Amino acid sequence: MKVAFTAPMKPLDHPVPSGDRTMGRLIVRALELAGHKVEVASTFRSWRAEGGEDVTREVKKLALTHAQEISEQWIERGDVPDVFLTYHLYHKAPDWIGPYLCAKFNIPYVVVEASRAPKRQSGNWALGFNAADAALAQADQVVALTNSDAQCLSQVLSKDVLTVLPPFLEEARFEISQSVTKGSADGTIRLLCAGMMRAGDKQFSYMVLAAALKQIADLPWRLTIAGDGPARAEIEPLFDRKRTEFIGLIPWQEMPRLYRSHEIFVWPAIREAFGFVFLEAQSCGLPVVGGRVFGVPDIVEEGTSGLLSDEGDASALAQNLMSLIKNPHKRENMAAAAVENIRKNHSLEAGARGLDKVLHAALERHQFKRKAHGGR
Ligand SMILES: CC(=O)N[C@H]1[C@@H](OP(=O)(O)OP(=O)(O)OC[C@H]2O[C@@H](n3ccc(=O)[nH]c3=O)[C@H](O)[C@@H]2O)O[C@H](CO)[C@@H](O)[C@@H]1O
Ligand SMILES: O=P([O-])([O-])O[C@@H]1[C@@H](O)[C@H](O)[C@@H](O)[C@H](O)[C@@H]1O
Repeated sequence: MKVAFTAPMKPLDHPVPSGDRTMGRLIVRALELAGHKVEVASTFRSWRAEGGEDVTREVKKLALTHAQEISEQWIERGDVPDVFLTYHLYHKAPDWIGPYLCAKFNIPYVVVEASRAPKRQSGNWALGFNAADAALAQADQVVALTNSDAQCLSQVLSKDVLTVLPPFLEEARFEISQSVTKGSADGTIRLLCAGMMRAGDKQFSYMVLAAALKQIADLPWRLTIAGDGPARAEIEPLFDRKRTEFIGLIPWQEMPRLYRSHEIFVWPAIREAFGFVFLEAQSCGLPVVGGRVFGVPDIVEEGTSGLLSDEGDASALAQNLMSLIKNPHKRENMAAAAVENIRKNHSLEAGARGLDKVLHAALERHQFKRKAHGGR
């Protein structure tokens, strides 16, 4: 099929790395692997940090003007895609372009990764929330990447429209390797964490991590922190500089090498949707220590490929780190299980199969709806 694609939260060519940029790119790769032809129909970004009626109305106006331009291009070239797919839809990043074009050209509409927080129904995000809901109502298929998202979405979507598809990655890029957990010559365990230094949830994760590490100061660890951002000046002083290395923003292509040169990946995951870094770390053969938050338990096999603790509980995070730092066998077993988890449950091939099914289901449902409305 010819698939028109857009990612209103963040276009795929955005310069700052993020989990949604990574996931968006992988969705395109998976669709191509399944034999579909993907065209980025729009790089329009509807995401705004702050809501409010005026802001949302303005974004909607810009989005619809842009949608009309795309429509004219499609008419002029005489070629209309078979399906429109929007990646990552929620109140801060609603989609007006997909729904407009799908209605105008009578093509199926698919949404991958939608989240829905009913508490945003009123207040500053109300217009964005309603626009996201309207898009969901029009969608022929919606994919949730986590069970937690699916649960919220099931309040407004029927079973035949909603699919849970575990997030996936391209193992070839991350070069699955079993040969980690060797430790450094002096027995120091190398911990890695990777998170952009944004104020809010990311900064809270850094605060919890720093508090946990203070509780295990007597153990032989060193920490590497990858990531950068506006909150760096507040984050750096939280950590013991003598045993922490801030390596700044690492280009995404270099992340595999970084994961593979460490023994344990740690991230408290405050309010993470699922944390793409947990997938990447596991695929590189690292056991992970993290927070039991939203979709994280979907992608980390708790007790098998990693250890999870309650959100924000620094002492429990410290205990989990301690048990892995002290126990090389446990690290080794979990490292092997991590690789296996990704191979079995989160491969690009599995993503390609899942998305292919979803596209066909969308087409079928759309045709059924057309017939039901007397069309052909
Ligand atoms: C707070 C929150 O809800 N975050 C979500 C957000 O991603 P968010 O960008 O916040 O976080 P993620 O951990 O998912 O992804 C970070 C990405 O940035 C890359 N990186 C990081 C540091 C660096 O120096 N260089 C670099 O390339 C990592 O390799 C990874 O690919 O959307 C993702 C997809 O829905 C979810 O998994 C996250 O849970
Ligand atoms: O926009 P924001 O408030 O920082 O947080 C967002 C969550 O509200 C949303 O549910 C999730 O899907 C996004 O990836 C992002 O994490």
